[in-house]
Formats: sequence, structure tokens, C-alpha cells
Amino acid sequence: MTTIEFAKGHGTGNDFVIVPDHDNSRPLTPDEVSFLCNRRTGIGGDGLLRVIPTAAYLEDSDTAPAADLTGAKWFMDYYNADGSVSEMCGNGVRVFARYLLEQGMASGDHIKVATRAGIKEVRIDGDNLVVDMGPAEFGPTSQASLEGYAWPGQAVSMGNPHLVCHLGSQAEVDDLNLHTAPIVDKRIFPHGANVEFIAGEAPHIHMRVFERGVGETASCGTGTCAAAAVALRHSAGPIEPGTVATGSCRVDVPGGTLHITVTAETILMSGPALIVASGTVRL
Ligand SMILES: N[C@@H](CCC[C@H](N)C(=O)O)C(=O)O
Repeated sequence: MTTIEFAKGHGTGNDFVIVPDHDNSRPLTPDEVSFLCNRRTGIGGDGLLRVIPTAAYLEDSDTAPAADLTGAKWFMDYYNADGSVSEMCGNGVRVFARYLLEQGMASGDHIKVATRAGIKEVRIDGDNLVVDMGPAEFGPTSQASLEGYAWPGQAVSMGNPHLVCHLGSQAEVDDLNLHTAPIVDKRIFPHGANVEFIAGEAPHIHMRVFERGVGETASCGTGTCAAAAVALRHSAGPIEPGTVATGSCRVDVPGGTLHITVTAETILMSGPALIVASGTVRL
């Protein structure tokens, strides 16, 4: 049996077990990740963030990184609660940056975090952290089905895959039973997708999300970016293909509120991140 250090943090209720591994000497198996994320028998979290040096990740990784990561000292090695890996986690990046600051592993008001989807720059803005998430990439339209119903949706990549379904009213979103995973088209999403159900119009929408590898969560940072991009395009009316519908959008999720700004080049996500506990745990 080994004992490891952990911390626990969240961003708008999307919670993470944080495991520092400064020399990348203790990789975690998928079973260990799902044990740590288990809310009854482990610590509990929607996901897990291993904190490892970017240089160590680059040495060990057998796949070429999506982008040059050498400008960021620390790599966010992100896992979903079921032990699967995802390319990106928006709330996770804010929590990761908050952890680096509190541990004295980063300083100043701009922090770079290496992720599987490239380097993300985080700016500290009082209690909020503002992440440059990169642009949304729109894919085809598709649909999500659940309990015999189907909703049209827009495929969006924020580094990780999303399907955003715009429903008629907030009551419809509130009434959804998200205890089981919505079914998505495997031809469009061969590795699954995070499914966002939204109501309202930009600049203020409501969202619930079923996350791939997790289940329903209180918030999803990449999901709010995808949802805001879709809502802004929806309210912009017909626009030139290839043109981005820019603007700001408030996204209310069960765990709080995130503020999203879509520019022609990128998407900025602003919201809180807190570290709430730390300790040791037996594996
Ligand atoms: N909670 C996240 C997204 C985490 C990854 C996702 N479940 C996936 O598999 O892509 C966020 O805040 O973005």
C-alpha cells in the first residue's frame, strides 16, 4: 500500500482531486483514479488533476503533443472520474492555476498551464481566473437522444468534444433526467461527447451538462464555452460561413455562473476556483 498527498478543489461545483507528483514518479492507473474520485470510498471528484512537470510529460508521452508545450512549467494531467483521459478541462485549468499559486509553484497575475490541448494562459482577476481557451471549432449538426426523445444539436470542439442542444425553455432543461447518458452519433463522436442542454438566448443562457466519463456535473468550463459560442451564433442570425459570432454571454449552471467572451480569435472564460482541502490518502 502506498500513501500519496492530495488536495481537493472546485470551480463552480465541478470538483477535482489534485495529486501533485513533482518528479512524475507515481503514475496513476485508471482504477486508482476512479477510486480517488469515488464519493463513497475515496476522496470524491468529477475528475483528477495530476500536477507534473511539462518536461516529464513530454519525455514519457508516446503521442506527439497537440502543440508546443515547452513555454509552461507545469502540465495538467487530467482524468475523468471513470479513469479515462480527456484533452481538456476548463474548470480544471482554473483550479490547477489556483493550486499552483497557493503552493508557491507559480506567481504573478499570468500563469501558463500545459494541457493535452496546448498551453492555456490564465489571468488572475481578483477572485476570478480568466482562461484563454482558444477558439471553438464548429462541426456538423447532429442529435442527442434520451428516454425516447431526440434533440438537434451542434457539434463543437473546445479541444474536447461537445454537442450543444438548444431547448425551448429552462423548464425543459430542468426537467431532463440526466441520470443516464444521452446517446450521440458514434460516426461524429467516435470517442463520445460531453452533451450540453441550454435554454435562453445570448447574452444570458442556462445550461445543464452530461459529461463524458463522469455523468451530470454541476458545471463544465469547456461546455460553457461551446454553449456560449452556439448561443451567440444563434442570436446573430445568418452569418457568413467561417465567420465567428462575437460577444459576451453569461452561462448559469447548477453550480454557479461563468462569463464567456467570444472574440474573432479566441474564447475567454472567467470564473472562480477554490482549493478546499488537502491531506494524504492510501492507495
Ligand atoms: N469538466 C470539464 C470537462 C472535463 C472533460 C470531459 N468530461 C471530457 O471527457 O471531455 C470542463 O470544465 O471543461
